[in-house]
Parts: sequence; C-alpha cells; structure tokens
Amino acid sequence: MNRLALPMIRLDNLTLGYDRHPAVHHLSAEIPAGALVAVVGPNGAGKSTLLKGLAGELRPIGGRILLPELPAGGLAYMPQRGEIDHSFPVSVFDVVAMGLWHEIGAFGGLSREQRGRVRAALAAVGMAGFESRPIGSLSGGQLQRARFARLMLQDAPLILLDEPFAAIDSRTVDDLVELILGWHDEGRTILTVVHDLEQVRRHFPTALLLSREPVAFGPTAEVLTPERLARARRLSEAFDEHAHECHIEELTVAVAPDVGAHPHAHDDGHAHAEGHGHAPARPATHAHLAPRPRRGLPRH
Ligand SMILES: Nc1ncnc2c1ncn2[C@@H]1O[C@H](COP(=O)(O)OP(=O)(O)OP(=O)(O)O)[C@@H](O)[C@H]1O
Repeated sequence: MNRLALPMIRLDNLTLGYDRHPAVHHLSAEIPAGALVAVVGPNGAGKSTLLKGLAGELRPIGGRILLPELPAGGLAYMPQRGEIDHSFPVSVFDVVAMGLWHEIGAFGGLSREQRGRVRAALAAVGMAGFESRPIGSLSGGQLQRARFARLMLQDAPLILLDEPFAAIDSRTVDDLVELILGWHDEGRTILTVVHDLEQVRRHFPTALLLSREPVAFGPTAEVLTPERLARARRLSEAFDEHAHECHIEELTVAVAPDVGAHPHAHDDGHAHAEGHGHAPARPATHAHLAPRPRRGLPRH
C-alpha cells in the first residue's frame, strides 16, 4: 500500500472553534499513516481544540477533516486528565476494561480471555496488582498509567493524546514515552500534545507548531527553530493584545511516513516537509477568521 497516496489524516483549510469563534484556523496538512507527531505551541494555541476536532467532539466551522484510512472505531482519544471525573467508586480493572467496549458493547460481560487481556494491559503499564483498587485512590502517575492501559485495549490505528505527560513524575513519563514509541513501531498514527520541547526533540520525529494558525509542520528539527518558536510566541501575544487582528497564513505540508523506525534513529529528519505555502483549498472569509475575544478584550 502506498501510504503517502492515502494519508491517515487530511486537513483541508480547517477552522475549528467555539460558538463560531475560531480557535484554530486555516490548517491544511496531510499526516501519513504511521506518523508520530508532537503538537506544540503556546497556551491557548488551539492544540486541544485540534485534537477535539479530530476526535469528532467539535464540528469544523470551516474546511474539512478527512480520515480516509481509518476503519470504523479506529480512533482512540485521551483528553486532558482534568476533563474526566475519576471520583466515582469504580475499580481500576473496570475502568481499564472500558477499553474493550468496542468488542463487548454497553452491557456485555467479559470472557475469561478478555479479562486476561485487561490484566495483561495493566501489567504492561506497570500496574499489576492494582486491579481491585478504586480508581479515585490512584496517584496522578498511576492514574495516567491506567488510562494508557485502557487506551492500549482499544487497539486503535489512530491515537490522539492530549498532554499525557502533564503533572506526572519523570519515571512515569519515561515509561509512557516508551509505550508511545512502541505503538509507533507497530505502525500506529499518533498525535500528542506536548509542552516540553526537549521531550519533543528527543522522541518525536515530526512536529506541528500551532499558534491558532499553523506556524510550521514537518521534521521536528526544522519546526522547533528559534525563529519559528519566536513567531509562534509573537502570534500568540498579538492575539492577546489585538483581538481584532487575524493572521492569515495557509500551510499545506505532506510528511513522509516514519513507520517502523525508532524515532531516536531518525532525529536527522526522516520525514520531509514538502509544499510549504501551497495555494489554499478555499479562500477564507473574514467571518471565519475573527479570533475569539478573551475576557476584557474588545469584541467585534
Ligand atoms: N469550551 C470552550 N469554549 C470556549 N472557548 C474555548 C473552549 N475551549 C477552549 N477555548 C478557547 O479556544 C482557544 C484554544 O484553546 P485550546 O485549549 O485548544 O488551546 P491549547 O493550545 O490546548 O492551550 P493549553 O496549552 O493552554 O492547554 C483558547 O482561547 C481557549 O480559551
């Protein structure tokens, strides 16, 4: 199969936002199957919004999201931790077993084999023996490990992770990074929001730098340059100070797949950016571009 011919994700002049106020705009990109992409950018850059759009939680205000390679039920999405209530009295086993919902349905019981897979997933994240603990009793790092075990059971070809390393200890971060790299080696397509740029440089072959609009997308070393990071900061600050301004820049990029190779092995830019600045798929209208005014900023 020619993976480049059919990308796992195609974003076509995509604009996403809330109450018709764009949070991400004019994003055109092709992400091939098997890519491991870090989504980076300043606070409020639209990183979580992009993942919500890809996960189907937000409908595009403009443009399109195409997932031509994705089978039904083939997407696993892990939102930020704060967006989930883990206070209800349910066991770690039951929470992780939810990763099998696509096999068992809402009311199905687990077979012996499926129970074994739940235990194996917990063991794979270093949580063997925690099966009967209430989910609310776990530490932040343990909870994140359990969430990874649940995700693992979904066995999805496309995985979206929103800040999976936020506020957890460094040993857990290292273990979770290893799990992600293992999924990458298996050929899954993975987009992860990451704040720590050193982590991105070390482990992620491809990066998408967002500041409400795309700033750069391609091999990590070419994306995380001082100039591009400064531009992302400037755009973010300009948005804060002048809510009525809109920076229009289209970016269409195709990245070569990095399936199978360990990211450490191709820090030299195994993936190649192409076609920067291609013509937009569709002209933008200003109605699509007005940034969302923040509290205290002028509305327009
Ligand atoms: N539910 C919502 N309703 C209205 N506006 C929202 C909502 N969620 C996010 N926004 C706004 O959309 C913009 C992008 O937010 P988003 O959470 O996608 O950014 P982010 O890059 O993930 O930020 P951070 O790094 O701080 O998590 C921000 O201005 C934010 O205030």
